[in-house]
Amino acid sequence: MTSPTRRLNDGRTLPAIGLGTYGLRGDDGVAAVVSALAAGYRLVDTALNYENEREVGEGVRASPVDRADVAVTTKLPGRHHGFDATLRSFEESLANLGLDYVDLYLIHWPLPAVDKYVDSWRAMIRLREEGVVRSIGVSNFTAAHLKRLVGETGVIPAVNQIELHPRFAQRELLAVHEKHSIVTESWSPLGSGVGRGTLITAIAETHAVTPSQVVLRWHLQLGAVPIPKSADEQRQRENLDVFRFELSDAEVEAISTLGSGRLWDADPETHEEF
Ligand SMILES: NC(=O)C1=CN([C@@H]2O[C@H](COP(=O)(O)OP(=O)(O)OC[C@H]3O[C@@H](n4cnc5c(N)ncnc54)[C@H](OP(=O)(O)O)[C@@H]3O)[C@@H](O)[C@H]2O)C=CC1
Ligand SMILES: O=C(O)C(=O)[C@@H](O)[C@H](O)C(=O)CO
Repeated sequence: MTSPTRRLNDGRTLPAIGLGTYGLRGDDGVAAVVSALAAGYRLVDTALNYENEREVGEGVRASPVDRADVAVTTKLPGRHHGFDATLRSFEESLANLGLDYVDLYLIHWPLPAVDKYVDSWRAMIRLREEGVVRSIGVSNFTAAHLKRLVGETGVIPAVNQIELHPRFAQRELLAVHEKHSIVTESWSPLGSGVGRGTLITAIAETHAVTPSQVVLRWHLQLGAVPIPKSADEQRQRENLDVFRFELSDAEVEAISTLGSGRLWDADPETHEEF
């Protein structure tokens, strides 16, 4: 099956689930993108810093799926913040991908200490106006960073890609996203094996699905777009097969209150990404 879509605040749409690609490199990386598209994924997430844009672009071009039907996302790295540097970085990403446009371009981290994310955002608005980027968004932005972007440019990001998994449910930020019609994308959606805990295993047994499927279904019912990474064709298919069962409100709530915090302490206020 092909994944359903969510509506963005810029009038475009985004598939409801995507393939994360961090660590997918070389021929195996290309093959993983091709197998995901064959399975029905229509959203692929990369970044200049993953050093696999070439593999992602090659996978998209090698797949029999029409390029126009695939939402390719990439991200601006910290060392390229600033107006002109962002425009140059985008050219580099486009050349790596071997594509003539990108569907979604994100600022990877806000880097508040560098204080150039508003300049980068203005460059991204320019790229969208030029048509080489279809939708623009951010990643790892807090409510305060979002407020500043909108206050200074009047342009609301279509997406904020954030750490979101059962250990870190981010309720306050999700409420801010809802208020501004910003679609939440969830990174590390499987929460590093959190699905193997007792509660989620029990819920999985109730629905005759796997713990990973329960966790991904939880994201969907929160209104978020999870981007699970898998190099394995079978697990890619498993992760996409989450549209034929529904969690109860009580199950969603129980998973949301598991808690315990961030996976690797990457606080957007202080995280220094190069
Ligand atoms: N914006 C940002 O700052 C960040 C963005 N990201 C993005 O989010 C994506 C996803 O996050 P990531 O950190 O990769 O973590 P995920 O939550 O996607 O987990 C990936 C791990 O889970 C395994 N896995 C996948 N599916 C299953 C399954 N059904 N059952 C058991 N194990 C499974 C994978 O192994 P295997 O491959 O062997 O299946 C891999 O080890 C990244 O790839 C990247 O695109 C990630 C971190 C930060
Ligand atoms: O997006 C990812 O997968 C990351 O790990 C990023 O957080 C990024 O590559 C980074 O911050 C490295 O320090």
